[in-house]
Amino acid sequence: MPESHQTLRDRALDLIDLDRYPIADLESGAGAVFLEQCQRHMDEHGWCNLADFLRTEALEQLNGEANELLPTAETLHVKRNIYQGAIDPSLPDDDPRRKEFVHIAVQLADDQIPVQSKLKQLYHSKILTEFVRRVQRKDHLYRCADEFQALNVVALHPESWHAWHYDTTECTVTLLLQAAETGGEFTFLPNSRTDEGEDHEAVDRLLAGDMSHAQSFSRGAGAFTLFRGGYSLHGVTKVQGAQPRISAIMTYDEQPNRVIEDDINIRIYGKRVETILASRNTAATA
Ligand SMILES: O=C(O)CCC(=O)C(=O)O
Ligand SMILES: [Fe+2]
Repeated sequence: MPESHQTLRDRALDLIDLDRYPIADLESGAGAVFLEQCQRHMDEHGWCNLADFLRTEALEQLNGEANELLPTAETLHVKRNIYQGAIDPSLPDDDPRRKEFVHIAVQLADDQIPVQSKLKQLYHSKILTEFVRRVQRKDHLYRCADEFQALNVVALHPESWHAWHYDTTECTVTLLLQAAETGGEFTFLPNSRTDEGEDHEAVDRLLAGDMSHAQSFSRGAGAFTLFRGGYSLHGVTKVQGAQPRISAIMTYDEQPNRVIEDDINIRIYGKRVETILASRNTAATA
């Protein structure tokens, strides 16, 4: 291969099990067949799960990075309703869809993950973004441009869950880096809302604790799961056992410069982000 190609090579490709998941060429041969399978699954079920997406050593490296960085992360007490704030004002006060849920997560925001990390190398891969775009059948799809939300690492310690919510960006990928010993199941209602409305019956059932109609499947470390997080109510059940469950959350949006409202970011990330934004606003008005 000429040297120019070597240097241009997308380094994330070294992390992915390309024999099993040939995402480097989606136009022909095995890649095209694979893409079609993913698209079909996404159309029929609203999600697409790729087990052992990373090569074994790569998964170890990424999980190693996450474990090294997590001691610098804050423990967030996130209190929010499922819409991350935006409640339909016509709902009665006691409606479950007004309810605020709290969960505790040790979480690294995008600005706390070094650019040179393999986690970011994977997320910043043009080829991977293109693969996600094609599976989600979008004309345009970009990595979220928000300085805090774009890529996150979320650790749920034993006894913690991740409260039910819709994401603020439409297309999300969750990559499990370290599975819980038991529990910690990613659970969701695929496409529970559209731009026109919401399946209130399904949503209320889940909010009342009935998971019998929700989607969940076994995911080992290395599982790469695509779904429409902005339109599919989701969360993670209580983690049990001795070790934390760690996942990388990669977010995408149809808008190239999508940033998230300050109040939503403050609600999620708390004081640290509030201070950053406040000092910036002070500097701007000084
Ligand atoms: O950890 C997961 O698998 C999902 C987390 C999630 O939904 C989020 O961070 O928005
Ligand atoms: Fe989410």
